[in-house]
Amino acid sequence: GCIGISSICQVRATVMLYDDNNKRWVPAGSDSPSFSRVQIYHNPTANTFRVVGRKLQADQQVVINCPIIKGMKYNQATPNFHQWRDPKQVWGLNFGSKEDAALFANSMTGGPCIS
Ligand SMILES: CC(=O)N[C@@H](Cc1ccccc1Cl)C(=O)N1CCC[C@]12C=C[C@@H]1CC[C@@H](C(=O)N3CC[C@@H]4C=C[C@H]5CC[C@H](C(=O)O)N5C(=O)[C@H]43)N1C2=O
Repeated sequence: GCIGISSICQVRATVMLYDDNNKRWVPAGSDSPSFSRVQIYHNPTANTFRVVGRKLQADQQVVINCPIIKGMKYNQATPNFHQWRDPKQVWGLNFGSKEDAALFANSMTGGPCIS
C-alpha cells in the first residue's frame, strides 16, 4: 500500500524562538504567545522527520515547519520546556502539560534525535 507521510505525535505547546540579539524568547508567529497544535511528521520512504505547528486559533497560522536532522540534540531544559537548535535559530516548546512534553520527547528521541 501507499506508505505516505504520517503524523507520529500531536501535542499542545506554545512555540517559541530565541531572539539572540535581545537574549530572550519570543513567541513564533505574528501575535501574542498562544497554544499551537504541534505534530511530528515522519516520511518513512526517506526516513525524514519534520515538526509542524499550527495555531489553535481560527487562523491556524503555521508557526513552525522545521526539518529534524538525524542526530540532532534535543534538550529537555525543564519538564515543560524543551528546545533544539536548527542551522538558523533555536526553537523552544512550552508544553501544555508534562504528559505532552514526555510524549513529544519520546517521539523525538525515539526517532531522529539524541537526548
Ligand atoms: C549550548 C546551547 O545551545 N544551549 C542551549 C540549550 C540547548 C542545549 C543543548 C542542545 C540544544 C539546546 Cl537549544 C541554551 O542554553 N540556550 C539556547 C538559547 C537560550 C539558551 C541560553 C541561555 C539561557 C539560560 C537559561 C535558558 C533558558 O532560556 N531557559 C531555561 C528553561 C526556561 C524555560 C522557559 C523559557 C520561557 C521564558 C523563560 C525566559 O526566557 O524568561 N524561559 C527560560 O528562561 C528558559 N537558556 C537557554 O535555553
